[in-house]
Amino acid sequence: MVAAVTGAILAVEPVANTIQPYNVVPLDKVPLSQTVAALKENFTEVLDLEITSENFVKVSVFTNEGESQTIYVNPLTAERLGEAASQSAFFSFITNVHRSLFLKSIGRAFIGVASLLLCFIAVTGVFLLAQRQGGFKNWFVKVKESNFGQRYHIIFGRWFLLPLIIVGATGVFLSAEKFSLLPNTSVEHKLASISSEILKEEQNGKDVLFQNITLDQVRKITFPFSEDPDDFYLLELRKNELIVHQYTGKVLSEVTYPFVQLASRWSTKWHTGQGNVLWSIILFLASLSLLFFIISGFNMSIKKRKKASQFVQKWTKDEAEYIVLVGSETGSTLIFANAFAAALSQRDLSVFVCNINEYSTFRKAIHLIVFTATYGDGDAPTNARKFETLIHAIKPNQNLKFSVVGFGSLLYPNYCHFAVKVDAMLHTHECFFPLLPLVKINNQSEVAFQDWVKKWNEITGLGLKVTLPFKEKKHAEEFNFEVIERTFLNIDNTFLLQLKPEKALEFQSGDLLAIVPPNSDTARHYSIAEIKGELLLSIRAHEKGLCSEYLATLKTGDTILASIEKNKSFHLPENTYSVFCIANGTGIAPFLGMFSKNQQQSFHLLWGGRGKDSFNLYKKSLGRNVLLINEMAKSDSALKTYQLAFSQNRKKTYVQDILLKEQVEVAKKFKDGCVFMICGSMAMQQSVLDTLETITITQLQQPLSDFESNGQLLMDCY
Ligand SMILES: Cc1cc2nc3c(=O)[nH]c(=O)nc-3n(C[C@H](O)[C@H](O)[C@H](O)COP(=O)(O)O)c2cc1C
Repeated sequence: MVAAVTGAILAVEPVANTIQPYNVVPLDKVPLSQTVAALKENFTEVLDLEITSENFVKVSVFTNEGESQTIYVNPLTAERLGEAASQSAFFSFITNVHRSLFLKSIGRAFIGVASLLLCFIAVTGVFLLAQRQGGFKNWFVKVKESNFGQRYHIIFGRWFLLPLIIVGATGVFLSAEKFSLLPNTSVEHKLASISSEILKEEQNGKDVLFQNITLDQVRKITFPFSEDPDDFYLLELRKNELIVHQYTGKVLSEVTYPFVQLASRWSTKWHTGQGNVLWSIILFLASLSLLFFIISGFNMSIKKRKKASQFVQKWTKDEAEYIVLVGSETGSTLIFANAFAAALSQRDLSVFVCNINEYSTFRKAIHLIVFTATYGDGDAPTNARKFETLIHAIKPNQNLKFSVVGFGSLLYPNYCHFAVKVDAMLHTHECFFPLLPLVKINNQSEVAFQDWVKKWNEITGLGLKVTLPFKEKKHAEEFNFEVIERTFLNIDNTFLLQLKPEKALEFQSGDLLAIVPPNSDTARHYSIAEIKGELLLSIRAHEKGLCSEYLATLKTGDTILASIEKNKSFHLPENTYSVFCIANGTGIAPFLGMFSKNQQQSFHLLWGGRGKDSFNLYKKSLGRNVLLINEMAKSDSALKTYQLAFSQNRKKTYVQDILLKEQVEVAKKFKDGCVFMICGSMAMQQSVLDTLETITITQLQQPLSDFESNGQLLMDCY
């Protein structure tokens, strides 16, 4: 971190230097002879001339007044441009910290090792990133991760990993050089004997040579110490070094720089950005990104460790009857697996949790439960890659019942693909018998997971209570809400509850109201319709529903205590002109609020319920200028329309049937950028998603995930 911060500061120095006004002529246009002649004319004595990395001409001279000066000059006229100051105290301090942390050799060694590790992490990072993105060809495709740390690890990584590899490698080189770990690179000249006799025709030899060297080839020139022919010019050029007779221009010795010295010069340039503003800016950004990588990487790795360390194994693999196999890359699937195992363990049922790659024989096992995520492009997570080989190689001691739960994300075209593969392999295996069909869980949905637990409980009769640790959210502040109206139960045991907050609160349709009923410590969540600053909830009274029963007894004027939870991912998108709402049952609630707004957006609602009477409850709240329409095509001409699907009519119809029937229109809406919002039961969501996927693939030859990652598919199901 210290090196990253100081590196970012030091990257500013070359920029500050380069913008000084000393670069007055292109150096490749200036012959050395001209500069040397001009210098000799303007100054009593010239000691040396140096071309800085910013292409400034810096000279050490004695002026006619006998004053010693180090200054920048115009190479054509030797006119003084400014004084050459040495590095500022501030940058010199920062450089020191950057190089050695003020710890001299120990610090230097430490920084050298850190550079080596940086190189290693950055190179492996390139491959990991390519793997995550589904190959190098997808290096720049849209990033789907929503977790902040992971998302920006990828976004910054694809821009800055390469510069960081260069920074790391050059840093290692420079450290190795300081510790003399590289071959000796000092240049040794073997001087031919210098004749003090100068022939007439040789008088101007030096000028001829200097005319052929332009300043861009020069790094440094040391002038002869005196007029004695024994003293010579030392020319340090880009690739070689010359010793030149000061009168005849004869090259008395020439040495080509060894590769290591050239490499060292390049390393300094690439590492510091000297003389190159663009590269300095890249180095600056790369240093800042490194800081981000360190902090977010550290944070993620701590989180992963925390996730991993929640379940303490009490039984060995050969003692346990329940085997939980986990395929997880970033650890969230492990949370579900551990919580499930903890619930079994609490009931004193012997359970063993392990990575899928640790699959083996399990002597007493009866149940195999596989929880697995999917990675890359529908591939196995790292700790599950060996499954295919193992399942064929290891024969179980006895028959086992199995259930597979796939964790994935609908943002990816191959949704839960690896879980599907595992499920298929177990199905075809002679020793495994399915207990439950495969269940896919989108975006680590707790609701979908608990739904699976319920099914698992029904079939095993175990009645497990699985508590997920990470869902213990901080309780939001509670406020009083006054009951304005409660409707009677309709034919579906459903009612509307209109509430008014006692003080002005900020919320909108799609947010959730969390209510903790009396005699309970768990909050229930209801989707809110916001209508003129008030809340409208649609509630189904369940027979043993503690909260819904409590709410069903409320009277006008009563107050309840509840808190509002923001649900940003289900807010009405502002930048779209057309919204298609799909709901069943009480899932209509947020849409009632959205329809009541006076926007210029076009709305179409497709609602599924038991029958016409079920819908009457909502009709009034939907608003007056909302038209019932039977074909989606017509919905384009009116701003607010709705369409109904009844499951208890003679001809049973579900929302997905209507979608399929009108698939051409639905596809057109997707293509035109319409946003689809789904609210209601998980079962409805699953069927609707399957149908929409079929439609986008057949009509538009695009997976649904393309539209989800575009923000055209929003869901809030329970
Ligand atoms: C790089 C990457 C690739 C993914 N690829 C897929 C995929 O192809 N299919 C899918 O359903 N989910 C995919 N996912 C989503 C994960 O499977 C999902 O977020 C899962 O809950 C992560 O579980 P874990 O934390 O246990 O690894 C991918 C996630 C990432 C980060």
